[in-house]
Amino acid sequence: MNGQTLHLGIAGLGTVGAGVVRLLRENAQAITARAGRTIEVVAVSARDRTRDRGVDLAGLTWHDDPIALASDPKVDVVLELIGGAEGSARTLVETALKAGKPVVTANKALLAIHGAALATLARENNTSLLFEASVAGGIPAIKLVREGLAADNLVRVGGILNGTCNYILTAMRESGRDFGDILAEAQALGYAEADPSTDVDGWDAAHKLAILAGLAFGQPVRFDSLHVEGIRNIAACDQAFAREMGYRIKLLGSARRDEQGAIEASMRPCMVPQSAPIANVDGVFNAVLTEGAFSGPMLIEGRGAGAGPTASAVMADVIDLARGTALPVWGMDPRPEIACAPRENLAGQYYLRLFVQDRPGVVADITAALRDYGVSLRALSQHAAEEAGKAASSQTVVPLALVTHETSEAAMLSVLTALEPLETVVGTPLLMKIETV
Ligand SMILES: NC(=O)C1=CN([C@@H]2O[C@H](COP(=O)(O)OP(=O)(O)OC[C@H]3O[C@@H](n4cnc5c(N)ncnc54)[C@H](O)[C@@H]3O)[C@@H](O)[C@H]2O)C=CC1
Ligand SMILES: N[C@@H](CC=O)C(=O)O
Ligand code: NA
Repeated sequence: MNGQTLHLGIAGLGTVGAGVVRLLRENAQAITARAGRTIEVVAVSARDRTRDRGVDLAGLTWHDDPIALASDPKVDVVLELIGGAEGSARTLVETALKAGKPVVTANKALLAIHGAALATLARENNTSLLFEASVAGGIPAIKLVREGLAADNLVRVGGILNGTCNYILTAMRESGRDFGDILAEAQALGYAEADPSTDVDGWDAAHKLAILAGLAFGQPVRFDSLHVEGIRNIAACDQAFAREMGYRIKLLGSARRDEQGAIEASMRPCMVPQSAPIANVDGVFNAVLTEGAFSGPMLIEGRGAGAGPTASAVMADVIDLARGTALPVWGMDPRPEIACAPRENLAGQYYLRLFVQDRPGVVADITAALRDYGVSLRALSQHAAEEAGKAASSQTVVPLALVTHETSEAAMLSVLTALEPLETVVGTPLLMKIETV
């Protein structure tokens, strides 16, 4: 391929696909200079041929079936920008790799769930699978872990990995607005997944964490063994409690490896101290954190979603291919998948918010449950009914939040079970880990 023009076939012309076409045209000179050769789109595939995407597709071959890109002799590299762990996206990537064609994708769901098998396929067919855009949009997160920290012994990787959730949590905190309105805004800005529950229920960020952990620890982690929680249960009162207690709420991923090689990994809303650098990563921005035995702690921040940042990451991979760079998919030869340790093994300080009936004895019942499981209380706060948006009455329900000293997650789960039968505790409790980051 070297010296000659590199020809791209793009499947998916949504936010990211159209963004790639635009970036390649607007920044062609710099890209050619860095790639050492011209890069051109020659073929595309999407669902709707007539849709105006704000980019001129004249002269490009249109394939109704994206899989045809894998066998189109004009296409040197396939860009899979459709999305989804199954269906056309998966079939296209597998078909292209089997045909020995390099693939660049932004598809974190595909990589997190089928990454181990795809790596084997790429190796067997002596070709490349690159996915910088799949984690943290424009931040070079994959390159950081796979190449920049290749000589280190990483013990932790994680961060804020979903732009939509961070945008929603930031806007809720700043404006007190409702979740639903803000989600619609994030969708209009092109941040959200086709099915936004993938974002708000934590799955998208968990896919990214699994990819980072696989690269960091040299071994794909079994996706279904991660502990995953989304942000749907975060209420306005949690933002108020967090402010009052000196914290901010972030959907935070953390994967840690201990000396025996066991991996703990979770993606969940957490409380972080207001003064921590990661607490101030707001809006669509993501932050990737690493901790290495040699490099120490590191945090890099940037836009985690949207057309420009994601297209920039896709094209960085294409430039690597144009230069002839070849790397194993997971940074080293494939090793078997590993399951994460159960969440009960985690430990730390916890925030627990309950909605309780405002009557004598409620706090005693709750502290009894904490005592029974050896959990020590650090702080407790109850907000008045007015703040909870409820009129005072004999059945008034108020939010009550407590923060514990260091304890085990197993103990906190037992406390939740003990609180379940209490008729004074209403609705679903919210348990968040406090991360010092
Ligand atoms: N939007 C963002 O900020 C980011 C998105 N990604 C990932 O990039 C990929 C694409 O995302 P978006 O551009 O946001 O999605 P989108 O929904 O805007 O675009 C998807 C495109 O795929 C096409 N498509 C769907 N099914 C198809 C099929 N069977 N055959 C041919 N084309 C088909 C649609 O017509 C559309 O053009 C996904 O894997 C997503 O997770 C990654 C990082 C950031
Ligand atoms: N929906 C994702 C898009 C980027 O990966 C997000 O909001 O982060
Ligand atoms: Na990236």
